[in-house]
Amino acid sequence: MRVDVVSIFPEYLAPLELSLIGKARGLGILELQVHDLRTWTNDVHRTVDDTPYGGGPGMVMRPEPWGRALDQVATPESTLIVPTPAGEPFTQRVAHELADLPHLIFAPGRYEGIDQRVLDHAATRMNVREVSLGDYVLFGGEVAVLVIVEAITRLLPGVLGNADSLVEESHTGGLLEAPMYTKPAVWREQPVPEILRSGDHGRIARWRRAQAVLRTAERRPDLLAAADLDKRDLDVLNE
Ligand SMILES: Oc1ccccc1-c1ccno1
Repeated sequence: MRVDVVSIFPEYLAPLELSLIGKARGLGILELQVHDLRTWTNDVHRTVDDTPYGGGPGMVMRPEPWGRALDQVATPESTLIVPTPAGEPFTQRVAHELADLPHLIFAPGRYEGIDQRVLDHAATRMNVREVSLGDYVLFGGEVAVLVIVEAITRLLPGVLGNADSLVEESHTGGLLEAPMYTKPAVWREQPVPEILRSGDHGRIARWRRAQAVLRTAERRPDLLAAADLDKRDLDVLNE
């Protein structure tokens, strides 16, 4: 997968050189380049924003630099990802969808956002997806890019050493993951649930599934409707 990020704060994306994302880049699983939007300005002040038509507070990112940036970076197989509070919810399902694509271009906006014509023009030549991390407002989209790139990269084949890690995690199968424990067996007078030390893998799997169902029902009942619950799950909920 190739990823390009265009930002007025390219240094914000430095963490993409670290940890597993850095490993994925080193292994050639992920090709990633960060660009400074001001590269595509053509005035002495390297202007990227201006006041909004129609009035209102703040500034809007001008279309010209973005247009020239996308002209250079985009290919026919590109998908433009625009983090925005007004976007579709970014979920694990969306992460899987994006992880299957060949080329992502991220356009993290600042100020009051990017001139809408940038997105509308891009949509005439590539897929455009506006995505939101949640119902809150950030200073800009760079933090969202870090989150989205990490969520996608860990899904790429070869990045996680143990593919099983992808099986039991939260939101796999639509449920939150069960509580996890490690040594010591007792910590501050709190024992690890006995079943997890029984060695009975069938019982352990059933216990974890039950815990996932109960935790999801308690914290995210909205997920239950789409979860693939079986009779045993329903019995757990009705206990
Ligand atoms: O609040 C934002 C500002 C700029 C770009 C994205 C966001 C955002 C907020 C929630 N998800 O994305």
